[in-house]
Amino acid sequence: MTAASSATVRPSIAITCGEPAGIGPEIALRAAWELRDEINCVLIGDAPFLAIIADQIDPDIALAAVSLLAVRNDGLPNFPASRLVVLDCPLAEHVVPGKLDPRNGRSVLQMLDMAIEGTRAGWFDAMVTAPLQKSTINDAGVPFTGHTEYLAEKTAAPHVVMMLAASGDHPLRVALATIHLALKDVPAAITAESLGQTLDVLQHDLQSRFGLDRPRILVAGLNPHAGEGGYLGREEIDILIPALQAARARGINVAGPYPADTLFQPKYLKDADCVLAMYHDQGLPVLKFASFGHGINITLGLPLIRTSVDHGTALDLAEQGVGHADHGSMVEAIRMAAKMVAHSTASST
Ligand SMILES: NC(=O)c1ccc[n+]([C@@H]2O[C@H](COP(=O)([O-])OP(=O)(O)OC[C@H]3O[C@@H](n4cnc5c(N)ncnc54)[C@H](O)[C@@H]3O)[C@@H](O)[C@H]2O)c1
Ligand SMILES: N[C@H](C(=O)O)[C@H](O)COP(=O)(O)O
Repeated sequence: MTAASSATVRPSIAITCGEPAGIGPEIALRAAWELRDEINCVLIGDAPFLAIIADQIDPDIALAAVSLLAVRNDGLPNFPASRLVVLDCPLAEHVVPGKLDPRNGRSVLQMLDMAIEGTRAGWFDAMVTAPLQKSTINDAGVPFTGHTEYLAEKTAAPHVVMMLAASGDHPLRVALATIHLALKDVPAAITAESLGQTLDVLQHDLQSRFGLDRPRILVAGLNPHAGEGGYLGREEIDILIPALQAARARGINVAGPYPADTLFQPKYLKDADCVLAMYHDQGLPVLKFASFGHGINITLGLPLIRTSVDHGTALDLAEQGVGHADHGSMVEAIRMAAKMVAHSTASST
């Protein structure tokens, strides 16, 4: 039984606070406090540090710290909405806002491990992540490219897809065929097999997590003008078109490949549920231009629900103290996770 289905109560959602020197702790606290009457946000981070930030934001914010051991033994405590639960994940070192310290890098990963454990164990219905600094995790000695890849590895998910979405009733959604990959490695990573898996995951999760009956997916080409008939690259002819034909034969409602530069216009988007871009900086700038500060990053293909913000650690803002960061994307990410919980519960009953 999931946390939310145990009673008609607020869903419980784990929020990892991310890089402590960035804006993650502030936006997590602000969003959790704002949504407290509808969602039980359990913050995962260093409890004494979060208490200091909470006090700077609003002295009325009341926190209740619990240890991982206590939750493992007794489950999540049942506090009223007027108190935010903090699952304590101690940092190794004192935090200076805006200044990265690799000695805290492993604690940031422990936050993720706690959220994964708790979501899989049913303490939480979903997990939402505040931004972390990928370079600091690497500087801490752990090879790391992103939450998406880390979650895939930790949950043994065979194929995951990064999708960013704007908010709203008919939101722009952009998924990626490759994720955090150096541009020079992108063409070789796009194979008929990987594209087929990406389309299968998209179709499956747009149905089961978003309640879309027959999602329509538009696919961007890799090369300028989708290869210009082979004169500007052959990947469309050799890989994309056959992969799309095979996906159609499996019942997926997919069209393309379209030239990426002209695909993002209302004429095409009005009937689409998702655009599949070939690489990170083909798709994400469009989404972030349309909705930066209110977009949501969603990992598809996982055995759990995970959403995140559309921005990074904003060290420049954290350095100035609390009160400069917009927590709108965090609010949307938490709301989206709650909606996905509701859709998933409905589609499994
Ligand atoms: N979900 C995540 O964990 C996530 C997402 C994106 C980037 N990152 C990481 O964040 C680090 C910094 O990345 P970056 O500098 O490219 O991007 P960034 O999003 O941190 O900052 C880009 C610009 O946007 C502004 N900005 C970002 N968030 C804001 C907010 N909530 N309110 C107001 N302004 C905001 C910043 O001040 C900065 O000017 C990198 O290590 C990157 O990998 C993490
Ligand atoms: N690619 C994301 C973005 O630009 O918003 C970001 O790096 C976060 O990725 P993860 O969720 O995998 O950490």
